[in-house]
Amino acid sequence: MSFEIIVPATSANLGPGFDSIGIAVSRYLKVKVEASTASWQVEHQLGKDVPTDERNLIVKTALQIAPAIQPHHLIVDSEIPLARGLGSSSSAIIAGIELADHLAELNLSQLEKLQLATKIEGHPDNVAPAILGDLTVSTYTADQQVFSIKGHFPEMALMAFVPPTELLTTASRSVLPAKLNFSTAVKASSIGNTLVAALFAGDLKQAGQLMEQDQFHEQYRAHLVPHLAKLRTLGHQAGAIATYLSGAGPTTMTVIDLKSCQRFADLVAASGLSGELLQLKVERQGVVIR
Ligand SMILES: Nc1ncnc2c1ncn2[C@@H]1O[C@H](COP(=O)(O)OP(=O)(O)O)[C@@H](O)[C@H]1O
Ligand SMILES: N[C@@H](CCOP(=O)(O)O)C(=O)O
Repeated sequence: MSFEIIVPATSANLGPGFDSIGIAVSRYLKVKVEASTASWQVEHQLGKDVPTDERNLIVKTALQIAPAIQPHHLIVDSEIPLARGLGSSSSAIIAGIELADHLAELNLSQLEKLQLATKIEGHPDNVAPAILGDLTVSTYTADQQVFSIKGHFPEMALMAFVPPTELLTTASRSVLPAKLNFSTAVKASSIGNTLVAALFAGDLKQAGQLMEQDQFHEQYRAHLVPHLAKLRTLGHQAGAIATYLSGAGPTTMTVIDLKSCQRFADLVAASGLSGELLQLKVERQGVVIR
């Protein structure tokens, strides 16, 4: 019996929520699980660098969890651009966990899936909203336990500016400092804490101001994503509540009222920046199986 796994894209950090806050957004990875075969076959349009056999991240993840599952023919249809900061690897990992769960009849709970996914991805900010949907605030403790709380992100448009070039998360993490001094860490975490409080209180005005005051990562990545400062200025001109670096970049996310989207799009078009502007919304639901 064939089935389909549908996983949303995700946008992590929201500024100061580094490795912790994330939202699910309206782009999807769809994996159709067809007949069993002699060896794994993954049909996709993602380019020659993405394997079509058991080395594919979806299959590799599934085999890590359930090594004895029978190979199948998978048809992958992805709307999530690779290595752009919209959580493509997390979506592939979640698809792999669902694949293992169904083929091996593991009956994993959401918390067990989140635990496995975080261990594989290394941080929970993308995998949590990909599983739970909407807004999530999570942490991965030193003893490898995940805690995650789901909230409601306000009904705003999300304008993702996706540059044409890839930026691997590993490359974008390699420019981050190994340590922060105590007073910077205190300031940075107080900004993140207050952002979470503002989001859960539905105070968009304060949330927007705090989203633009990250002190954990954006300044260290600025040279990799020079368009961020420009898009933030254009966002202010269009009346956006905030623009932040989506995940590890290079995509930037502008949180804006629906009625101001066209003005923002016109400003971006006139700016000469090269990239695609996607109008997204928050996806309230996490991964689904059909
Ligand atoms: N659908 C997929 N199937 C297989 N591998 C994938 C898929 N999506 C992403 N990947 C792998 O994840 C890599 C991108 O991961 P990463 O650098 O973390 O960027 P992103 O911000 O998109 O998650 C791709 O280069 C590819 O190796
Ligand atoms: N917190 C991580 C998030 C990476 O997200 P991705 O969508 O770029 O994979 C980071 O900022 O490195």
